Amino acid sequence: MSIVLGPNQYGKAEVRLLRVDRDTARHRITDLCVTSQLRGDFRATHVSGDNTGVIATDTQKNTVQAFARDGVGSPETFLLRLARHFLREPQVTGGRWRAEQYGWQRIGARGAGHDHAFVRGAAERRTALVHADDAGLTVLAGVQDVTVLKSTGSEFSGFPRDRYTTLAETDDRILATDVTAWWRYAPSFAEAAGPREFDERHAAVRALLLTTFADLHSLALQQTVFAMGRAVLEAFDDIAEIRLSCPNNHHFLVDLEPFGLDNPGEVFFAADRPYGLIEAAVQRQDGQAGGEHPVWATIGGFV
Ligand SMILES: O=c1[nH]c(=O)c2[nH]c(=O)[nH]c2[nH]1
Repeated sequence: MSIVLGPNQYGKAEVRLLRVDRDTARHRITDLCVTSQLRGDFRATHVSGDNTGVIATDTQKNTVQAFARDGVGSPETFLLRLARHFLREPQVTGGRWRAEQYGWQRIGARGAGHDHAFVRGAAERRTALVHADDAGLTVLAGVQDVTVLKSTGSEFSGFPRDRYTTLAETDDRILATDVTAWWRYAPSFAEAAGPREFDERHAAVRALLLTTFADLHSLALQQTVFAMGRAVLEAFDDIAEIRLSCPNNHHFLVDLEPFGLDNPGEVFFAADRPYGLIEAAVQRQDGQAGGEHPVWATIGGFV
C-alpha cells in the first residue's frame, strides 16, 4: 500500500485589516478579515520538506497588507487582485481568497455623521470569496448573520402529527432569523465589474432579501428562504445561483395563566437553542447542466 498526498491548500487565515481613506477630513474606514489559501504544486514540501515553491503564509499576510496601501476598493475587487497576483507564480494553479467586512456607521448618523468617529453595531458581515481553479476565477458575494424579525405575518401549520408531535399549529407567530447567503456572479459580471458595481449590487441584493422577508406572508421559513433566493435571481440575470442558510430563531409565547393573565401574542421567550435550520440553494434550471459548481465545496457548513 502506498500513501499519497490528496487535495491540499495552505495560506494565512483571518488577516485583520483596517484601511483608513483619509484623502479628505471626512475619513472612510474599511474593516476586513481576509483569508488567502493557495493550491497547486506543493507536493515537495509535504513529502520532503522542500520549500522551494512555498510562498510563506507570512508573505501572503504581508501581501494583503501591502495591497491595502493602494486602497481596498470593494472586497470582491481586492480579492480578485490578490488572486491574480498569486496566480502569476507557476506553482500556484488555484486558490481561495475570502473576506468578511464589518460594518461601521458614523457616530451621529442622524445628521451627516461624524467625520472620523464610528460605531460598530450589528453582528452582520458582508462576505466575498474568489475561487480559482483550472476553469478560471469565480466570484461569490454574500451576507452573514443579518438578524431580522417580523412580529406577525408568519404561520406554520399543516405538518404531519405523530406520537412525538407536540407543536401547536399557529396562524400568527414571530418569524426571526439570521440570514446568511452566498450568491455566485456569472463570469460576465465578475469580469467587468469594478468596486462600485460590486458595492451597488451587494446593497441591492441585501435590500431585496430584506424586503422579501418583510413582505411575504410566510407559511414556513422554507417558503421565505426560497422566496428570498428567487427574488434575487429574478431581479439580476447575472447572478447565477444563491444559497441561503437561516436558523429559525424560535420565540415561544409565555404562559401567563398561572398569574391570572392572558397573553394575546405579546410576551415571548426568545430561545437561543435549539433552533430550526433551514438551508436551500436556489438555482436556474438551465444553469446546472455541468452539475454542482466546484466553488460550493469550499464553503463550509452550508448546503
Ligand atoms: O417554518 C418552519 N419550518 C419548519 O420546518 C418548522 N418545524 C418547526 O417545528 N417549526 C417550523 N417552522
